Amino acid sequence: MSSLRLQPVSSETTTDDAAEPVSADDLRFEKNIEEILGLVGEDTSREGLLETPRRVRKAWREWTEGYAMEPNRVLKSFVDGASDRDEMVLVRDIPVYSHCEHHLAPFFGVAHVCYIPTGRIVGLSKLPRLVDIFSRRLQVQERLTQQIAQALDDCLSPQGVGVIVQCRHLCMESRGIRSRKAETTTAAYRGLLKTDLSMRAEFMERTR
Ligand SMILES: Nc1nc2c(ncn2[C@@H]2O[C@H](COP(=O)(O)OP(=O)(O)OP(=O)(O)O)[C@@H](O)[C@H]2O)c(=O)[nH]1
Ligand SMILES: [Zn+2]
Repeated sequence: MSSLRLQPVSSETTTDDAAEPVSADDLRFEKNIEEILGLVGEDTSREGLLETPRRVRKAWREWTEGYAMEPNRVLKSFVDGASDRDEMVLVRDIPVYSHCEHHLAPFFGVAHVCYIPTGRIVGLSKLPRLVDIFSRRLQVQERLTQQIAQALDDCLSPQGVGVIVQCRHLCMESRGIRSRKAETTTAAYRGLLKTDLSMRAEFMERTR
């Protein structure tokens, strides 16, 4: 398989020391990490680095597991007659951990996600799950923000959706421009949150 994306464990697997199934792609991934370690000037036989390719492979599996997740399988909605008013449901300060697609550097912060139901609501935990699905991929913050809003709009057909994401990008802080602690804010709106400025103001007020 030539795709660089870590594949789910395939049938052609062997087993490593920790009795964990390891596919041919896993081994290829680890070999590449070992090569990078050598290229940055490290001694790859150094004891502290022996397990590093395996650890990095497992870490990247977690950091990219969003590719295998479907928003509409997570966002199971249910009818709630009382939720038909113009009441905003808001979950704020949802942790975001993602990686920028330009440098593979972490960016992290919070997301505030709100929607105005049209009779159907979702379990509150599904909103952080939705954020996770799109964060655990290679991203730019703008697309992450839009994808969260669009998925909520598609799955729930609510009266409105608002998403604000605030993140620090390590590619901007630890290298390049070295802009320490610069924070980037992005927003995406659908329905009433786009057209009704008082509704949007309420959302922004409640995320402050
Ligand atoms: N719009 C956007 N840009 C991002 C994001 N994450 C990283 N970047 C930017 O991606 C850009 C890549 O620019 P390039 O000029 O191709 O790469 P570079 O030479 O490494 O850029 P510098 O970081 O300026 O050194 C940089 O300006 C980063 O700040 C993001 O989420 N959204
Ligand atoms: Zn970057």
